[in-house]
Amino acid sequence: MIEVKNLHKSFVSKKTTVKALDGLSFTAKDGEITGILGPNGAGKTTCLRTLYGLLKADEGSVIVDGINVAEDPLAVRKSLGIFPDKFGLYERLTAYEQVDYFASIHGMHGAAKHQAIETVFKELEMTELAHRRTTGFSQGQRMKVTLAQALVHQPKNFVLDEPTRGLDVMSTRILRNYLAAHKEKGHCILFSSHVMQEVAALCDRVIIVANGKLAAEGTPQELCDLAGEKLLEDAFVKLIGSDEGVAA
Ligand SMILES: Nc1ncnc2c1ncn2[C@@H]1O[C@H](COP(=O)(O)OP(=O)(O)OP(=O)(O)O)[C@@H](O)[C@H]1O
Repeated sequence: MIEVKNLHKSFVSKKTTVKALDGLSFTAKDGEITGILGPNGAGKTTCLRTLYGLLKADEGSVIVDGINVAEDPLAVRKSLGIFPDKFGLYERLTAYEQVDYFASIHGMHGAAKHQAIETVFKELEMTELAHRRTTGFSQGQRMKVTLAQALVHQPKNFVLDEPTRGLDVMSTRILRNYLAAHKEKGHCILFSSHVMQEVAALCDRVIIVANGKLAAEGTPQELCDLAGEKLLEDAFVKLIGSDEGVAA
């Protein structure tokens, strides 16, 4: 379970201060898929980066399975599968070697590690990429390798920043099925997205963030009901554009 409590984060440059997070709070529960939706610049990536310890909050806290990220980031990292907004691959390694490297970092070894790598390649349907060097990989192939390295250790909690960007329809469906299967096994899955259809189809709860704050939260249906709209996209526009019926 991931609890985000009253997060504040500002970025100060020479002349300006940008308040990226302004008291954001929400909870992502085990056995559920929680989606973060928000317009460009709303604070989604800043929230996720704070959550996995890459940024330090000015105020507030993130608690993962009872552990405060600021107090014990390494312990929290063990239970997180992180798919970040920016990533790079070791171009000299094959996809298998890349995922193997991350599995080793997570303390896996021997037959169990080999089995875990085989499983994640199979589940993400990327076996044919395993023994190719990643140099020259397409955007979608890079995404898949990065997802595999994030999830190979079967983390309890998944934190994914726009995980379907650049994926084709088939790959998106594979990932959706993968997330849905892991939710059923009790994993806590938190991801940000701009794709309404995906969020509506996949998420048990949706967190709508605007201007670094919680604008509204609920099931996709609850958000539609709250906004008096049939489609999540229309509800989203209404909820971020008006204070009426907005929770925060
Ligand atoms: N390192 C940084 N330095 C300065 N400003 C930053 C930095 N990171 C984020 N910001 C600013 O903080 C605000 C929130 O950015 P963030 O990337 O969290 O938004 P987002 O919701 O993920 O947006 P998008 O949907 O466009 O990816 C924006 O105004 C952004 O310009």
